[in-house]
Amino acid sequence: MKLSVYFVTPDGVDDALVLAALRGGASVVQLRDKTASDAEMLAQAQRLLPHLRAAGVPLVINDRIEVALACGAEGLHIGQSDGDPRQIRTLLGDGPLLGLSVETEAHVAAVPAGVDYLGVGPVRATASKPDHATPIGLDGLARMVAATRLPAVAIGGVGLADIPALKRAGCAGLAVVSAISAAPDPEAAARALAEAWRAA
Ligand SMILES: Cc1ncc(COP(=O)(O)OP(=O)(O)O)c(N)n1
Ligand SMILES: Cc1nc(C(=O)O)sc1CCOP(=O)(O)O
Ligand SMILES: [Mg+2]
Repeated sequence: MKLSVYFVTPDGVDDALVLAALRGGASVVQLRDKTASDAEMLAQAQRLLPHLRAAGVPLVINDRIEVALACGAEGLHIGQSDGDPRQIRTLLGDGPLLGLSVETEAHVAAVPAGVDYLGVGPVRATASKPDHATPIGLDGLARMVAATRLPAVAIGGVGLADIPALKRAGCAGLAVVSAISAAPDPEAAARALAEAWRAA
């Protein structure tokens, strides 16, 4: 999976925003909407999947294994409070990717087999996740990425200007909500991230 520009949707996301990110070159889309019902998220995933598949971009579902299984998503992303990754891997089966959030070096050391990639953060405080953990900064990020063999994406208050530092830290990509969703032109913002990642 190409994790370079990993778009995590904001609450209340509409299809047009995801399609704009896709046109711009997002390499992964995570459907994360804490306000949607399971049925609403499933319907949205089913509408988006043909577009994402045509572009070769995997769809990851945030938190909700039933939705991920029902729509046949390429992946599920869970956090430290979302259950035991080993049990979730068993329920998910071998096919879909499983992403896990890590917020401390102890979390990295405890990642079990069956996890495919890590979301490492928050790098900085962010309004996109009001209940975020203590920010780790770029130094903490680099230490955590160095401590794992799994591909890792940086998340939390990261954007275009961070790309050279994230690459130096060994990240496989950056995961963003607001750098795309709050941009005046989300497609252009996604394109700028994708181009900067390639160039760095
Ligand atoms: C790529 C990526 N990394 C981290 C997170 C955060 O997941 P989690 O800790 O489960 O928090 P919520 O997203 O559920 O609020 C993520 N979603 N994606
Ligand atoms: C969904 C999420 N998870 C985080 C974590 O640290 O685990 S931070 C975050 C939100 C990231 O939004 P933005 O790119 O707007 O800062
Ligand atoms: Mg979660």
